[in-house]
Amino acid sequence: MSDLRKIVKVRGREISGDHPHICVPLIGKNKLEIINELENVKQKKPDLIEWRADFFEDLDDRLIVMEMLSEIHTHMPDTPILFTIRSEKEGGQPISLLEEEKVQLMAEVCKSGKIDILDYELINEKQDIEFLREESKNHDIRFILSYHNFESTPDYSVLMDKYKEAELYGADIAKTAVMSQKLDDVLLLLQVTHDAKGLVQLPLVTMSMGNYGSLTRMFGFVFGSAITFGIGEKSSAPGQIPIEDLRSVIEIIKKSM
Ligand SMILES: O=C1C[C@@](O)(C(=O)O)C[C@@H](O)[C@@H]1O
Repeated sequence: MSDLRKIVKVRGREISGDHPHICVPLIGKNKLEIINELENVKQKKPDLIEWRADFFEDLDDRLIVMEMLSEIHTHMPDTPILFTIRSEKEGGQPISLLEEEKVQLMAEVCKSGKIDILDYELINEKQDIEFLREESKNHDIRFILSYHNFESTPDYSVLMDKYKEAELYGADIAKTAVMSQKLDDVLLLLQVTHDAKGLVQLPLVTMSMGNYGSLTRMFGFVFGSAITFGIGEKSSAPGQIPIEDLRSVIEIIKKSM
């Protein structure tokens, strides 16, 4: 099957399975904890950092959020920032903001120019997805539409439909993170990732969570997953492995292929 995927760049670097980006999440609940994480993480030189802002206790204070983003940028000026407020429904932390306040905050974060990529979930309201797609585009921010399932791996067609839906919304990247209960789940995730190359045009980020799923974090790029999440300081999902290990495995695989 021929590869249809479009080229998407973040700060001039192509997001594709040929050069998988290693992304490290920051999950501190306040400024001090995040700065501690940053101090450790920056020595490990990830390709991307994800601020999982749903963990942040001052998420309802726009000014403090903006200050925190500037702080992250100051600590790691050369590393692109992915901004995520993961919803509780999809495995995130409980937050005090209503959905409309959260969407407004995300739009302001786009306007601030302090992030490079925004993540929002496909389960959200169509009008919110379309609004954030527009806002991110207007400010040259890449837009990820994502789907998470912390219980199981859904059927092949459910996963493939997520990528197609993200494409219809005009996302830049589609992402699915699903739990593996058995090795067959890993095979299914890799198969759908591989096949999607010929059916959707946008780059994919796919992973299985859990112990078996950690395999996909190491070699999912061979099948077309463009970003893999690893531990810099603390893990944000089951089955993530330390960035040092991820980097070594990826290098070995790339050398041997
Ligand atoms: O969506 C993802 C992927 C993830 O859930 C994982 O399984 O590595 C980790 C999250 O921090 C991130 O937002």
